[in-house]
Parts: sequence; C-alpha cells; structure tokens
Amino acid sequence: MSETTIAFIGGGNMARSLIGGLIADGHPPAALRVAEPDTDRREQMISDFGIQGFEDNATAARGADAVILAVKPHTMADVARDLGNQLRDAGSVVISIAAGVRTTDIADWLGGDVPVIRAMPNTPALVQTGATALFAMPMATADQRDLAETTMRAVGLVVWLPDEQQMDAVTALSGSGPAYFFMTMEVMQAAAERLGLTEETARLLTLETALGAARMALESAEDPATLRRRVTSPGGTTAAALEQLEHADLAAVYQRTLDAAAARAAELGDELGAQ
Ligand SMILES: NC(=O)C1=CN([C@@H]2O[C@H](COP(=O)(O)OP(=O)(O)OC[C@H]3O[C@@H](n4cnc5c(N)ncnc54)[C@H](O)[C@@H]3O)[C@@H](O)[C@H]2O)C=CC1
Ligand SMILES: O=C(O)[C@@H]1CCC=N1
Repeated sequence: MSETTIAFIGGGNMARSLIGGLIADGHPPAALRVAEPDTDRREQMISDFGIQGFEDNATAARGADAVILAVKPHTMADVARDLGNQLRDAGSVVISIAAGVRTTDIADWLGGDVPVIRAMPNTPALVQTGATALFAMPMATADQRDLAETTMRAVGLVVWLPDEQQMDAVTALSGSGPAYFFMTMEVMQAAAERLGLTEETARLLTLETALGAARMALESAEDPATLRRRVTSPGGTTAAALEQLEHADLAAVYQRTLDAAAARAAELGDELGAQ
C-alpha cells in the first residue's frame, strides 16, 4: 500500500486490530498515528507497532490523509466537535468505525460540510481476514471512497452498502460476529474437555476445525448446507449431534442474537443522534 498517512483517534481494541493488519500488509508504521489518552495503552501501541503516538487528537489528525474515528459511540460527539474546525479545513477523509452512530450526526458534530464515511470492520482485521462494510455520504468524492476502500481492503474483505440503515444488520453480523464464533469455540472446547480430552488437544482440534470449516465454505463451490450434509452419515454421529442443535432451535437463537445486536445499533444511533 502507498504511504497514505492514517491517524486513528482512539487506540483501543479495534484500532489495534486495524493497525496490526495494516502493518502486516506492508503499510509503513511511520505513516500510522494513534491518538490515545490512556498513557499505558498509547505507549504499548508505540512499542508494539513502531507507530507515532499522541495524547492529543488534533495533533495526531493534523495533515493526515485519512482520520479514523475509533472511539466508543458515546465519546464520538465530543471528539468530532473538538476536531471539526481542523478536519473541515484539512480535507482529510473522515472514517468512523463506531457502531450505530450515523454519518449525518457525525457531519453535524464536525460542523457541516464534511463527507463522512462510515465503516464497520471486525477484529480479525488484525490477521488480515477482516470483513468491513462501508457507506459514504453522497457528497464523498470518488477519491475519498477509494482511499477508505483501499485502507480497509488491506486488512480483508470490503463491501459497499447502498443504504446506511443496512449498517445495523452488518454490525450484528460481521461487526459483532467474531464474538459469536469465539463463544462457540469456547463452549465446544469445554464440552470436549468434559468428554476426556486434554485442554490443549481440545483447543487445537476446536480451532483447526473452525478454520477448516470456514475455509472450506469459502473456497468450495457448494453452499454450507451441502457441505454439512456431506459430513452427516445417515444414522451416524453427526446426525445424532445435529439433532441436538435442531432441538435447541439454533435458527431461532441466531435470529434473536442478530436482532438484538441490530436493535442495539439502531438504539445507539437514535440515542446519540439526539445529542
Ligand atoms: N471491538 C470491535 O470488535 C469493534 C468495534 N467497533 C467500534 O470501534 C470503536 C472502538 O471500539 P473498541 O476499540 O472496541 O473500544 P475500546 O474501548 O477498546 O477503544 C476506545 C479507545 O478510545 C480511547 N478514548 C477514550 N476517549 C477518547 C478521546 N476523547 N479521544 C481519543 N481516544 C479516546 C480509549 O482510551 C480507548 O483506548 C467503537 O465505536 C466500536 O463501536 C467497530 C467494529 C468492531
Ligand atoms: O460491541 C460493540 O458494540 C462493537 C461493535 C461491533 C463489535 N463490537
């Protein structure tokens, strides 16, 4: 990737994943900046990645090609209001990764004519297998969209959304989604340990099975339902196992799971937009 200067405002979990993924993709650490008020976290980022760290948001953002707002949704209004004058004048591409917070609200907090791009990445960006959805305000230029896309593509898959409302569904699916798979791994490993495997054996087999299934589903021309049927011998072990998942109504559980996340994203947007 070219030496685009990217400033992260907020150096928490998601910024760390994006920064790690960008560096693994070859982005020069010297062209990455983070503004993080927590001294320990800031120093850790500087020593882990060799990037530039700042206590002050405006100093980090000054002259950057892209400014990624990576603070918690509730902190976004204050951060955007403080950076507004500077970002409006500098022409930096402003990308928010905050769940729920709408582009028009961010643009208002920034003080008006700023074409905000909203992104919903996920933490596997750290290992360059992230999945990011992007939405740009209509006033964003092709160059601004390109820069956002190139930045996020360096750490994984990118899709564009035609409608910002879909961002709540994306947040529920791929933004929060790694946590659902991690929880599945936790409980599968624990169940295998109760069946008598050692912790290490159960861990390795759980993780490799998850990776293998995801890779196979991605690379195969067949859909997951077909791949599932191929594991399931009639009267065999998988059939006995899947009967339990069907009994637990996994489809309903996942519908409620994604509904809850999407509803929370919409609620955050309403709550914070009223500020
Ligand atoms: N963690 C995840 O998997 C994902 C998170 N997001 C979004 O990314 C954003 C950040 O989330 P996380 O990294 O998980 O949170 P986090 O709490 O780990 O990071 C936020 C960071 O912002 C810093 N901060 C607080 N006030 C600040 C200020 N005024 N100026 C600059 N920095 C400030 C905090 O010290 C903290 O290090 C959120 O809006 C979240 O919705 C989006 C996709 C996935
Ligand atoms: O839990 C959250 O609110 C954030 C957004 C998506 C993943 N983590």
